[in-house]
Amino acid sequence: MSKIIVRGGRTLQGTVRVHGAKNSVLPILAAALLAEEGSSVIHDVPALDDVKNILQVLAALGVHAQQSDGSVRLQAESLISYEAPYELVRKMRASFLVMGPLLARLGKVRISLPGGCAIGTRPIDQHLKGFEAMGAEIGFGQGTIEASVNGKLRGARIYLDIASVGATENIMMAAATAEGTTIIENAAKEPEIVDLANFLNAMGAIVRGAGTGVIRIEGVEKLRGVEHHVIPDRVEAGTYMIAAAITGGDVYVEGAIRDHLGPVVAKLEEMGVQIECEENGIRVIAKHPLKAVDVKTLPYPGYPTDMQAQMMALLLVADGTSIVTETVFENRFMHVEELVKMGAEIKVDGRTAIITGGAKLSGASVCATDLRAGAALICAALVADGSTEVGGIHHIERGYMDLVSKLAAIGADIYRAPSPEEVLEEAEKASLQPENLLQQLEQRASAPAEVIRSMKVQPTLA
Ligand SMILES: CC(=O)N[C@H]1[C@@H](OP(=O)(O)OP(=O)(O)OC[C@H]2O[C@@H](n3ccc(=O)[nH]c3=O)[C@H](O)[C@@H]2O)O[C@H](CO)[C@@H](O)[C@@H]1O
Ligand SMILES: C=C(OP(=O)(O)O)C(=O)O
Repeated sequence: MSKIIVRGGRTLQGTVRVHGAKNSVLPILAAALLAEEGSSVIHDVPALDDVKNILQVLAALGVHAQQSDGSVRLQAESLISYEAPYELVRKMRASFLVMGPLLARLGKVRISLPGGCAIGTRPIDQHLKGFEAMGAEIGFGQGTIEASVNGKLRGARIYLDIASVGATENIMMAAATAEGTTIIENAAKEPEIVDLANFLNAMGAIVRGAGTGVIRIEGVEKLRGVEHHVIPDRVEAGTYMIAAAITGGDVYVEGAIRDHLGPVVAKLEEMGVQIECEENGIRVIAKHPLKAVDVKTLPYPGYPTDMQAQMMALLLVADGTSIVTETVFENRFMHVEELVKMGAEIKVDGRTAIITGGAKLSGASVCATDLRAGAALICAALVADGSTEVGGIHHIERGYMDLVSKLAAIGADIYRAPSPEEVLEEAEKASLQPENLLQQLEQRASAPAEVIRSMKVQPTLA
């Protein structure tokens, strides 16, 4: 198993640059399915496993994609399938976002039920309610959903019981070329919704009100491919802000947008962290001790659930007791058990966690149970005594591009130790003996040899 190894105790200093937002690029790539003519060119596309995965889904549907240097050109003029393959959809929930565009383009779609994941059951009833209101007939097979519409989707007034990000996006995409007007009430207001609406509007759609609770979409005949730059990732930015604060560091997070990070900035300031917002980024300067604060996750513009685990890690070094309440997902405290292994004092009662700051953190062998849980473990490891080995890093690599090299560049003592399988695979690709590849990895400082060897690569190679 590959691992990230962190030796705690370094103060982070310098500049770290944020990539394009995972949660924007995934719906935008799905929306590229709607372009009946021309190519879409998407810029600032992060090299993430989730992006690779949605591009594979699009390829199976007949979209030609060419990637170069952080951009992707997509040609979706002739689709060849209405079926999103099970083995790809099951890997990533966001692949469900192709349902709206496929219904709009082909009037038909077959897709696996995305199922739950570590953070909660994550139903899709609000997506389906929207499609049904627009005239789609929905049937359930063995683990699959099949939907079709007689003719074109029709505009409708849709009230979401929950301001779901994914349902708002899926319905917006389906409505873009529907007959008549669609109104989404209690729509999600996240910046990623606005980014998607901007992309759709550039393609020729008429979407108004994105970023507010009511979105109005006038259906148009067809959409064309256009160029688009994805917004910076506010969760990645927030994670580096917390990494800086936890180490008592001074870090400029280039690309971070203050308006997208309001509640994170507010909570850091309440704790006593100095925040300087500049035109193209945010500087975080922290001097310990920090004050304990209470945090409650809410849909945007409330405090983001995707920043809850990292904030909990920061509260471990604050003076006093903090309370964190998770209201968006029912099971998003999986990181607690792992943080406790590192010496954290946290008690969970239902959707509330009580954190007693100031406990001494020590390096341990821990496992990322989901993406942001993994980020929280890395943050805690930065200040723990000794060495922490974080497993389950495929979760982290789903959402953080170059996390290890970015943190190393601002002073963290952090390495990615590849799994024996990865070493063998890479050696084969490069036509190298595994031993020589190990030497190269060491030279690249991706992991010191003792770390690689301690991971039992050696016996596998023998
Ligand atoms: C790819 C992407 O953008 N992922 C983000 C998106 O996920 P996602 O779009 O899946 O999250 P939603 O906003 O849909 O989910 C919010 C809540 O609504 C519930 N729900 C959702 C849909 C539905 O039909 N029925 C229902 O009950 C969910 O179980 C959850 O409790 O928003 C979440 C909430 O900010 C973030 O944590 C994820 O990082
Ligand atoms: C929960 C997240 O993502 P996803 O919806 O892709 O699982 C996240 O980004 O923290």
